[in-house]
Amino acid sequence: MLAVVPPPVTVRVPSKINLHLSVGDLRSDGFHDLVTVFQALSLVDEVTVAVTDDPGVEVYGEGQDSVPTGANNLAWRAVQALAAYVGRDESEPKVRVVLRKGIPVAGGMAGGSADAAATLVALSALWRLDIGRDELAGVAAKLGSDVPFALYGGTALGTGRGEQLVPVLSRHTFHWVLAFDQRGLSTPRVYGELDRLREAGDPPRVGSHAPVVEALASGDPRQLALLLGNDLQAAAVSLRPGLRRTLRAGVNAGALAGTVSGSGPTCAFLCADAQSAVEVAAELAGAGVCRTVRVAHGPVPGARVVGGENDPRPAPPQVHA
Ligand SMILES: C[C@@](CO)(OP(=O)(O)O)[C@H](O)COP(=O)(O)OP(=O)(O)OC[C@H]1O[C@@H](n2ccc(N)nc2=O)[C@H](O)[C@@H]1O
Ligand SMILES: Nc1ncnc2c1ncn2[C@@H]1O[C@H](COP(=O)(O)OP(=O)(O)O)[C@@H](O)[C@H]1O
Repeated sequence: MLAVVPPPVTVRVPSKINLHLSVGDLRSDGFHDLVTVFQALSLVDEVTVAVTDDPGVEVYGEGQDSVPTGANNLAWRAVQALAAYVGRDESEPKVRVVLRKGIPVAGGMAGGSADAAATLVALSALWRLDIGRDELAGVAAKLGSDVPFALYGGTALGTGRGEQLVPVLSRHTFHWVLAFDQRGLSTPRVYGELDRLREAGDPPRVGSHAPVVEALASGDPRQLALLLGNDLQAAAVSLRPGLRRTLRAGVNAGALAGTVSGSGPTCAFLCADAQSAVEVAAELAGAGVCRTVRVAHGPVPGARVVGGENDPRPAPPQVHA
């Protein structure tokens, strides 16, 4: 009898920015307690998984040469983690993973985490697993602090390492311009730099997340713009002083406010509306302060099968200025 090979499955997965990121002290396990407000953006990666006799990972698109294709790739780690969780042979799962990247690598926008989350959703469909998103989130959290958020998307409050999530009401759509830097920044290095800055002095800390949550419910970008805050920004700027210029340039170009996204170095600029975002992007692209500029909006849903019942729409446009 012929074995039926299931067709490949493609999942689209959002990037994230941190609208608010409050970093606590270093814990004994090497992580920091966080209070963060994530928003998922329309800048996406796409991940395709297929049954194969030639297992492995292929990477195309943004930063493809700096993404590992071996066992260190977060998508491959997701394949192994899910195989182990459901009791399949994890030594050599017969799966090929193709990543089409739009999210900058080591950019503070959780691209690797997004690929891991997308792989979990895609494999669940490929292997026809009866496994819900909440159960997948348990597997996701072991792969990285930001992986569960990429499963759910939307806007959410993250606590613990960032993996404990509660949805946050966000009215309307917010419009963003993203400035990609020439090179990435290592997340552990940026956390380490913050610890060093805190040992040497007392860098300012962001306040409570509550006003951010209120501004999101109001849907008013001008209110939200006053409240963007990130404790890791000082550390990212300390390691990459040129980011100061980028942040200034975005506001000079007409953005309401700018912030470093997570551990950076990508800078995210909140704009008054979609038209303003296109104008800010065009001006920032000509300012010579970054490698590439993108326009995006949020919130958008988490990892979704392309063409599945939850994906009635085509891919969101990624406007390149
Ligand atoms: C800073 C943030 C903000 O959302 O995002 P990115 O800028 O990386 O996208 C996250 O906290 C990054 O999450 P993620 O990239 O998943 O980190 P993990 O793989 O879990 O951890 C990588 C390393 O970052 C540091 N880390 C991470 C999370 C946390 N709460 N405290 C930490 O100190 C630790 O040094 C850890 O070894
Ligand atoms: N699928 C993947 N996509 C991007 N980076 C990956 C992936 N798998 C492993 N990595 C490694 O993880 C590091 C962090 O990447 P990424 O998740 O893009 O950034 P950040 O943690 O700043 O959001 C990269 O430097 C890269 O070497």
